[in-house]
Amino acid sequence: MVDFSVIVPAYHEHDNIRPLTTRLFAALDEPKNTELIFVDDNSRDGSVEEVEKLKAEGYNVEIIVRTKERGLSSAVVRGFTDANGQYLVCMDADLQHPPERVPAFFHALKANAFVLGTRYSPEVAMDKDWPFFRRVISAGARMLARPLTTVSDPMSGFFGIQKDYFLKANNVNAQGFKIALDLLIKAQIAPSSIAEVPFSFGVRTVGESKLTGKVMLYYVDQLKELYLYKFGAVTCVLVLMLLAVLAVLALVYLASLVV
Ligand SMILES: Nc1nc2c(ncn2[C@@H]2O[C@H](COP(=O)(O)OP(=O)(O)O[C@H]3O[C@H](CO)[C@@H](O)[C@H](O)[C@@H]3O)[C@@H](O)[C@H]2O)c(=O)[nH]1
Ligand SMILES: [Mg+2]
Repeated sequence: MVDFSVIVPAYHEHDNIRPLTTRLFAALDEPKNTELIFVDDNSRDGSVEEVEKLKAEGYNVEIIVRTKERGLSSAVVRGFTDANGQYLVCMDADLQHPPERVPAFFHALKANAFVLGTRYSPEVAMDKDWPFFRRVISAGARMLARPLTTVSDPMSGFFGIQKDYFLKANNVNAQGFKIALDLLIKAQIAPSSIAEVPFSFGVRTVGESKLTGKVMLYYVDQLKELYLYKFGAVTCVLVLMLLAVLAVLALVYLASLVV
C-alpha cells in the first residue's frame, strides 16, 4: 500500500531523472510505501525510457506524459490528483531540492496539514552561486506575498500537503510556478497546521531553468487573484485608494520642498 507520494514536475529533465530517483529511494525511511511520479509535458528526450528502466530495476516510479497541457503548477495539480498516497510532497527534478530532505517532509506531514521547504532559516544557506538577479526577483516576490501569509518562504517549490487538504482547495490557480502559495491560501490551512523544513537550495547543474518573463507575469496575476480571494474586493479597493491618497500627499509635500 502506498502512503507517501513524491510528485515531480519535469520538462526536459532526462539527465536528472536517474540521480533524483536513486538518491530519493536511498534516503527514504519507508521506500516500500512510497511512489515517485514524474509529470512530464511530452519532453521526448528519453525521460519515459529512463523511467521504464528504473521501474525494471525495482523502483516504484511512474511518469505521466501530458500532451495537451503545459506548465509547472498544472503538472503538480495533475500529479497530486493521481497520487495514491495520503502524504504528498512536491519537488523539482533538477536536484535544486535535495532528495535527502524528503523524509523530514513526510515526518512533519504526519502531524501537519502543510509542510513548506524554506531557504530562509539560520540553519541553511542559499547556494552562493544562485544568480544575483534571481535573489532580487525572489526578494521582491516574497515581499508582495507578505500580506497573504506569514510563512518564511512563500515562493518555495519544495513543499508537502496532506491529500485531504489538497482536495479541499477550490479554484486553484494552475498557471505559472507558485502552486504552493495558492494551496496555502485556498486549502484554508490554519497557521498552526503549517510546519517549515529548512533546506539548502542548490544550483542546477544539468539543463536550464524554465522561469520566463511570462511566468513572472502569471505571478502578478495570481497575486491579484489571491488578494481578492483573501481580503475581498471592497478592502482591496479601499487600500488602493488609501495608497493613492498617500502617494498624492507625498508628491504635494515634495513639491512644497522644491518651490
Ligand atoms: N511538467 C512541467 N514541468 C515544468 C514546466 N516548467 C518547469 N517545470 C519543472 O519544474 C521544476 C522547476 O523548474 P525550473 O525551471 O528549474 O525552475 P526554477 O527557476 O529553478 O524555479 C524553482 O525555484 C523557485 C524558487 O526561486 C520556485 O519558486 C519555483 O517554483 C521552482 O521551484 C523543474 O523540475 C522543471 O522541469 C512545465 O511547463 N511542465
Ligand atoms: Mg530549477
